[in-house]
Amino acid sequence: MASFKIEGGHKLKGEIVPQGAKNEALQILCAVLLTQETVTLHKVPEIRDVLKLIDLLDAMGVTVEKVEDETYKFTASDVDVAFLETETYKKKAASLRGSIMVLGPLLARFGKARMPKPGGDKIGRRRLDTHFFGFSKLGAKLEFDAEEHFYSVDASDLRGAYIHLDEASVTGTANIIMTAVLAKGKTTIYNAACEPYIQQLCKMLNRMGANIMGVGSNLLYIEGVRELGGTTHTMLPDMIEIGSFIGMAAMTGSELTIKDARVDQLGIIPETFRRLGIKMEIQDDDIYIPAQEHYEIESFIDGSIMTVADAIWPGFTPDLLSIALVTATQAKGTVLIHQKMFESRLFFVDKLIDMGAQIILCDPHRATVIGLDRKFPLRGIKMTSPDIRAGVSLLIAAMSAEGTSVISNVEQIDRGYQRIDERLNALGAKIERLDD
Ligand SMILES: CC(=O)N[C@H]1[C@@H](OP(=O)(O)OP(=O)(O)OC[C@H]2O[C@@H](n3ccc(=O)[nH]c3=O)[C@H](O)[C@@H]2O)O[C@H](CO)[C@@H](O)[C@@H]1O
Ligand SMILES: C=C(OP(=O)(O)O)C(=O)O
Repeated sequence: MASFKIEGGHKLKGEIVPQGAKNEALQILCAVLLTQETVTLHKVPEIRDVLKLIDLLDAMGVTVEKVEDETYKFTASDVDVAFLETETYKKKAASLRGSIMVLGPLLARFGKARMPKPGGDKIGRRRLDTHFFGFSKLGAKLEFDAEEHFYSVDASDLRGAYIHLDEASVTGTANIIMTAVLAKGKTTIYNAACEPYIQQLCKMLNRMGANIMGVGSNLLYIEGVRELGGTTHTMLPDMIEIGSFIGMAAMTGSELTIKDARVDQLGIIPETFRRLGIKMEIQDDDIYIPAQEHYEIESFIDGSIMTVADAIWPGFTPDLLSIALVTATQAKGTVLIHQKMFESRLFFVDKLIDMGAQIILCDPHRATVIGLDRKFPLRGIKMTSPDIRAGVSLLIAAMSAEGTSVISNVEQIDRGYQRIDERLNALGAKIERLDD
């Protein structure tokens, strides 16, 4: 397990370019399986989860060509379906969550898909019912081996259907879309997830020859086609990384410009950080955050304590709640952080409390943060990164703290943030990577 040794108290200054979006790239990479023609992808983030998925595609027989940094070509003309039954496949597919989205394309193109229990963050229950509900509506049969935790889906004749999802699952929606584009006839998906990454997937599939209508809404109409062709696609900047940089700038009192942020695709993210008191200016497509000694959390109009809660898009993403929480620890005022989707994502606050933050964990879903308004700095400590976003929140806390901190298990952070230590050190941070 690698660690970061962080010397706190150094302000950052300069410009940072966000990486391509992790959760978009995971969908888009799976979609290359839908065609035998070449798909060229730009702004592929070279992070742990994405590299693992590329490795999985390669092992399945997809031809992978790295053209230059962050640009790859994929040709899935010779996929080895028998590989899905092997132990190597099980091991590789189980190592990340994004691999779940190979199911839809494999089912659509080869009538057969297999999946072990996927990896990803341990942040509470992460059921997959929505995915299989959609597949079965389209005519697939599911077999679940409970002992091996292995899912098998097979279909000889996929047909369009009306599908009303019980929850707007992001990866579930992506999987069902990727199956329906090659099913015969018309599919309607209601209560579909509709974040920009799903929109990007739909736009790419339409460029490949699919016929998806309603893109951007939670009601999608898909007219199945016989086959799809190649295309070129560029990932959006990672909105979770952008939110992380906004919180980091505020906590460390730094002046930071986040370049080419595609502000039009960030939804309610900038406004949510603004309500925590963080000043920012949109300059063309850059976000400029001035150095701020103090920032004050708003109250609701009636004077009651503000709540920041997650919700499906266009609400505030659950992946930024940990960042909002850590950012509030040095604000002036109080905020209730309400993590509605996941049960086990707030336990990391214990570490922030050890560092001197004032937080009351009300229950697994809710934490009240009483901002210190920089009257006392956090203190550096030793800690472990429990999940990707908690890991970055702890990194932000450590960068703002007095003294030195060590965060172990930074592989969690590397899952989703590209060379984060190097990029932040270039702006003035003092982060040393210790490999053991
Ligand atoms: C690889 C990938 O893209 N991962 C993202 C994806 O995971 P993933 O697609 O696995 O997450 P889902 O959207 O399926 O669900 C996330 C959680 O929210 C709950 N839920 C979901 C929808 C809903 O209407 N009501 C509800 O309660 C689910 O039960 C689950 O516990 O979306 C999550 C929610 O944005 C993000 O945290 C993950 O980073
Ligand atoms: C929860 C996340 O990722 P995953 O779904 O890959 O575990 C995340 O990106 O915050």
